[in-house]
Amino acid sequence: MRVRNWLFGHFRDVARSFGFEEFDAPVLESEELYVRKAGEEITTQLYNFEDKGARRVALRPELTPSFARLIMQQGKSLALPAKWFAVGQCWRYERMTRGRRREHYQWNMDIVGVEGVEAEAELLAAITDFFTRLGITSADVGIKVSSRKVLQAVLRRFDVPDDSFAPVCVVVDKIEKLPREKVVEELAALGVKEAAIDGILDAMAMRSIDQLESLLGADADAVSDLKLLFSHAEAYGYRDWLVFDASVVRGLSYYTGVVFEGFDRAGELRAICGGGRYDKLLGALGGEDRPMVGFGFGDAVIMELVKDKGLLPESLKSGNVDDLVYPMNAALRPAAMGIAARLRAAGRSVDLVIEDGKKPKWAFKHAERCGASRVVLIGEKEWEQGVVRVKDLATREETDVKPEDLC
Ligand SMILES: OCc1cccc(Br)n1
Repeated sequence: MRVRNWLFGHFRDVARSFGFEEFDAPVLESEELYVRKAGEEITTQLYNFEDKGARRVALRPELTPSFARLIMQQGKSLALPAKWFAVGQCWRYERMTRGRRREHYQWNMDIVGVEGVEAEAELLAAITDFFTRLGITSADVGIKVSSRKVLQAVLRRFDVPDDSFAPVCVVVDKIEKLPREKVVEELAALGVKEAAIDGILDAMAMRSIDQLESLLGADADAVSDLKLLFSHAEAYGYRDWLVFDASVVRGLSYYTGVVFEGFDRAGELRAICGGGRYDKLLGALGGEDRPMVGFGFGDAVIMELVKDKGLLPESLKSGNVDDLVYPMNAALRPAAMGIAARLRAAGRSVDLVIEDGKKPKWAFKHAERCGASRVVLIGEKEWEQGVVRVKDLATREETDVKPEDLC
């Protein structure tokens, strides 16, 4: 919990520094919120079941559909742009033999109502700020950026029907994970013709926006969007984190524009985070479309990176109590309770020793365990003189202090 609170504390500090409002949503939702036909892994692993009221329900595998549902419920009253964040537990049903977790926590930040890539630029700034707070640099981690409009333009060139777009994206997302022939096989199974498959794979191999421009032309949306986004990145100062990579399409079917994913440059870990623009999700859920952009940032891969790089603060090895209050005998316990109450009222975090028979040696050992900066000993002689003995654990200094001067 110390590690989780440290990590989530950074999630929340970044969200606050970007002026985002926190939301929450039920971990249990109607199954239909996640039923999508594009063959995404996240829907094939749905943790779903029938409840005692014969309702088809599911533990949420992601936060975005719940977010979209809440935005729809706000209707016209929602002031735009809306900038919301959440840190929520998400579930999937996996065979445990794969040794992967069935639950994780995910930080989400989403912006509703901004058509331009300025929304994506803000979210990428939040992600790079978060990494920086942890001590992770652009030498450790990069963010691959592209746009699904690249694939959309290529599919249109080869007359691939629009309703194949989402399933094709789900297959193309596996390009780095599957052998080429498997990707070709899955695209063919979607009815994509051989020439189109070659065109798709050639386009996905592009690694520069100049290449992209020569393929699609300077006035293509994908080109102008990405050029503007990279120039915004210069303005924020995080340009060196970004890498254009046309093969990035992300595995969620609802993305429609810019997409991005954080990766470790050593190439040892799965994607650290990911997100993108999804302008048609509200329509797909029965509402009125609004421009939306967001990302999800799970707590598992980032913790592998933090541990690999030794970035966990030493302070997490102990608790974060300020004072250990220790009566030297049971008769002095009421005095100790009064001292503890006074310190707590002043905002100090106090661990009061409430068991009899604890020796001073135990008290000092316990003080170290709970990270106390002071031990406040209530001794018979001192208490009769109206003082308590305070030991500063950093300087090892001991002083007698009147209760009213303790803080
Ligand atoms: O990243 C996909 C995902 C969804 C739910 C639970 C876990 Br663990 N992982």
